[in-house]
Amino acid sequence: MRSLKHSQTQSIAQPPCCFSIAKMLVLVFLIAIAGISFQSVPSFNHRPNFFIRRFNFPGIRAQQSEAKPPKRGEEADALKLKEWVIGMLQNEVAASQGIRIRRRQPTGPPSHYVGPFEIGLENEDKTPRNTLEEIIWQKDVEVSQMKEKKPLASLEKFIENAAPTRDFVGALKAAHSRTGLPGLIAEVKKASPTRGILREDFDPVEIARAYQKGGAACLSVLTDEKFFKGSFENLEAIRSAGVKCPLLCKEFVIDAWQIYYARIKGADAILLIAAVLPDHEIRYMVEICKMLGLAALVEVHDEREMDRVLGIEGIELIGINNRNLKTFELDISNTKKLLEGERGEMVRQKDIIVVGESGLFTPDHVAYVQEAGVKAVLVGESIVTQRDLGKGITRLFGKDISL
Ligand SMILES: O=C(O)c1ccccc1NCC(=O)[C@H](O)[C@H](O)COP(=O)(O)O
Repeated sequence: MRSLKHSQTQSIAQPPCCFSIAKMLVLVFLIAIAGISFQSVPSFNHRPNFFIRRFNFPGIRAQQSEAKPPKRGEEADALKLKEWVIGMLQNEVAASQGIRIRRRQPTGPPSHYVGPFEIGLENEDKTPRNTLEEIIWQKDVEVSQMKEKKPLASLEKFIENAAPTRDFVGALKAAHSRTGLPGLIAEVKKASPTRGILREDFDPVEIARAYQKGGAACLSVLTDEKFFKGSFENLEAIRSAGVKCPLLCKEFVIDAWQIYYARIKGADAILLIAAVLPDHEIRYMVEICKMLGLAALVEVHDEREMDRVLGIEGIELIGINNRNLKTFELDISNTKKLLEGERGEMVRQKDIIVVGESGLFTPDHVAYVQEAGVKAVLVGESIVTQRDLGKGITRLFGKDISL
């Protein structure tokens, strides 16, 4: 019995063209027997090993099956198989773009009977590699539950009646011209996985009002509950309270459904993370944002993500995150590094607004990222932890920006 050892690390580094011939042949075989219909299967991203019993294929674990193929649940089995094949293809595409975050936690080994063959999936690496991957796996579970409760079709009537969105990019540009400083996106952030609770007396509406009064151009509202203690209720409450600043829904988007939901809950902009989403999904989601009147803040962490995003048409806002996704260390020189040379030139040519994100605590930090080329900053911890939020903003910029 031989098993196909499919190392995550190796395959992540390989482009799709490096699929071994054996794997490709098996994939073609599986696609044929599963009768793939790409449109009918939801997005699914995991990278299991696989085995086929009663089928001797080089590099694949093969075994004579004693049991008779069950008749019950064949459709469900076929669907799982289709999902897996699609997930594998999606992973290959994502891996070819350097994306290491797997979209979904690998699950148990479903088996599938096709005629005399028993085909099973076998997963090895079920532990998240880092906090972002853990967040994404959790999000995958949450989103599928929410989609079941509120299918996309049921959101459409709310979208038709939703109030118009406010101009997020325009507000940042206006603040920049008014103050000569980067426009502030102030984050309504109760907690984070790295720092725990940041503010005990957390009243999202009061915080939002204080930020607006203190001169924030826009607000960022964390909606993730498990890791950031945020919520869509916070977003909705801030919007309903008459706060004028345009609102960024700070979510971990893995499914277009979340964009529709954010729009209904009062968002004017939404975050798309390039470390999670391959190019085609960013393109698709940016189009959906445009259709819904939302701005898309596309976040990058390194040169590769920056190059990918600069290659996508129609992007108006790029966020450079100074937080290392693996170590969570903050290094504001990341913003400078990603805006040097040709990249900075492209940003200027395309008239993209760059937002410096994370780890900004002092006027020197703000001046440093402004010098690097940002026209906006996204700040959470350094202001949300201050007792007087307005003074916190003044301290961050070294002057009162509300005037
Ligand atoms: O804030 C975190 O610890 C964090 C951990 C894992 C993924 C994302 C995380 N933060 C999201 C953000 O982008 C920040 O909340 C935002 O940039 C503000 O950062 P800061 O000013 O450092 O609070």
